[in-house]
Amino acid sequence: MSEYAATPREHLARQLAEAVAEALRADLASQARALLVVSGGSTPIAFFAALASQELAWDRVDITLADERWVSEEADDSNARLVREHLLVGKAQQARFVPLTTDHATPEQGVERVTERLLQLTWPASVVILGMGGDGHTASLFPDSRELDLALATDAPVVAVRTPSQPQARITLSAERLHHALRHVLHITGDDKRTVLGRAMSGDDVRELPIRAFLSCPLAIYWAP
Ligand SMILES: O=C(O)[C@H](O)[C@@H](O)[C@H](O)[C@H](O)COP(=O)(O)O
Repeated sequence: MSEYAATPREHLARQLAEAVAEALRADLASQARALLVVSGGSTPIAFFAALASQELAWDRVDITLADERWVSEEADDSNARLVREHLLVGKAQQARFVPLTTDHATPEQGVERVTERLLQLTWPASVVILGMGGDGHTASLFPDSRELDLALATDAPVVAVRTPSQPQARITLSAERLHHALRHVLHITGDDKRTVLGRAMSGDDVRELPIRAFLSCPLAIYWAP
């Protein structure tokens, strides 16, 4: 498809990919390795494809997730699977992916192993890319997560979360760990999310709309209709 035929969402994905690649290149000029934290869901797919074709020293890039469902990597709703299929392709195949799941039966049992993995990475991350749901959640910081207060307050890197509105148990980077980055991006599309973001910006209660925990990171907002 020519550049002029691309949709606003495709343009947005390409612009975000260029900005993230530039950030990684800049950090790799002075660091041995650089860390990229991405979100799952449907929004990032076009961005992953655009980023995968960027020229950079991918063999010095680590990629992990903001959060994950506690499912096998083969499951349709696995964020790891999404990353492997859409981002770890082409030039980006050489990046090292660090998943947030283990063979343990529950995320509570897996937290320690995942913590060890994450602490070996290069912090602060170069870029943390957040998504957002219609309920104002980001990563797996949902308004109805039982562990929301813990995930907002702890200095542990990851938290196992149980969320009545969600079918699966999850594991999420804590707010503190998600803050531990040189750059933060919110990547969202559609009028509904723009409305939610507007609400988030006009109030302070983080438990009501957890995205509020990141509004002053500063946060670069990539939005398209
Ligand atoms: O689903 C996930 O893995 C993430 O936990 C979640 O925070 C996501 O970024 C938002 O739910 C937006 O998802 P969509 O892009 O599918 O709207």
